[in-house]
Amino acid sequence: MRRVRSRGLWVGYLLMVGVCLAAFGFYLTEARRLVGANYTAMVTDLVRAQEDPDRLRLVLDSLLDSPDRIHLAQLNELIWRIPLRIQGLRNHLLRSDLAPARYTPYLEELTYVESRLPTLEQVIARVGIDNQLTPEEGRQLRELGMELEEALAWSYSELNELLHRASADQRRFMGRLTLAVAVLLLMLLVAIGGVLLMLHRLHDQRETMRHLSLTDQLTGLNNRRRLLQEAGQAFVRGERQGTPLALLLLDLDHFKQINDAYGHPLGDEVLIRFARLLEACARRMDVVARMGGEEFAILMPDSDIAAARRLAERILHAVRDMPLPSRAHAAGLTVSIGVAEAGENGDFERLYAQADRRLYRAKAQGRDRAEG
Ligand SMILES: Nc1nc2c(ncn2[C@@H]2O[C@H](COP(=O)(O)OP(=O)(O)OP(=O)(O)O)[C@@H](O)[C@H]2O)c(=O)[nH]1
Repeated sequence: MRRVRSRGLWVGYLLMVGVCLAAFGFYLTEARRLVGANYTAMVTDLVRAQEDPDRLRLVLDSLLDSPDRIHLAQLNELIWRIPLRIQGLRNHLLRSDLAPARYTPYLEELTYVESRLPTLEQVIARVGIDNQLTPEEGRQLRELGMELEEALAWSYSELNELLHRASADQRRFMGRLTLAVAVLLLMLLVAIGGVLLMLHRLHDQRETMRHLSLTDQLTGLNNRRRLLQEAGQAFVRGERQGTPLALLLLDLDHFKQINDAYGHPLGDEVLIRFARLLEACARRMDVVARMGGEEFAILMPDSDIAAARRLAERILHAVRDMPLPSRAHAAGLTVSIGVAEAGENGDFERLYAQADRRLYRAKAQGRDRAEG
């Protein structure tokens, strides 16, 4: 259950990494789109407008050469178009995030151009009456044309420069912002990953502690506490399902002599071998435990006394044939066993006491036997 929860945490974390990456991808795309969009329209209009001063000079030159209807019409069209372009640029600039101080001088110059256009209009209106240019009108047209062309060319070129600089600043800023967002995101993911890793380690440590607290250190078998836990659950299951439950209590015979004759470490080795033998003889569903010293127990769920006796007999034979560590080769090892089955409405204490009494009887009757 806990493993599932821990796996769920990791799956959740990976999902979050995915969501963060998707969000970051979306942010990058949007940032690129917005950075480009803000100035692109303005630059496009400005590039178009920059054609106007050249066109004005060309048309005026042609008009001064031959003041015919075509050139007059071209000039009229320019006089109509130039204010529209200026107004368009003015709107763009006022809506932009540029500081007004940066573009105001150029806008003022363009406003001046707008204010001079009616004068130009009046002069060509006079010319249009008879398609004739007096020397005075010619001089006026030339001077006014040059003045407007220079003012337009200068303003547009300075604005163009300004937009390029602003666009470059914006790109640099977005670059830094993107880097900051990426670093923050990474830090967030690393921090969350670290916390998850810590939780995972804590969980593992708790599992290890729990395992150790329920395990006999020498043999690796379940300890008394674990057997009691398992017995409690087995009684509940047995009662619910109406199945029998048996217990074997096993005590090595004259184990003290082995310790005394060959030393405590060899005695430990014998205990470990005996533990492995019990595990080999019992079923997977049986709970094999070391109760302490040289006393062991096997809890047999779903088993009656006959099955427990059969297991006890198998163990008696196996122990007699169990090879002992080389120095104790000559010594024989036997075990006494008390066998009991839980009665109706019984509890583990009663079952244990009965098995213990029978173990005592087996000892009293000469050892190397099972009673029950
Ligand atoms: N090597 C080793 N010996 C242990 C351990 N725990 C208990 N013993 C020894 O087990 C022996 C038990 O001795 P007794 O209670 O007299 O029992 P016994 O000699 O087996 O005699 P019976 O049970 O009457 O057949 C003692 O010598 C304990 O020191 C252990 O973890 N390792």
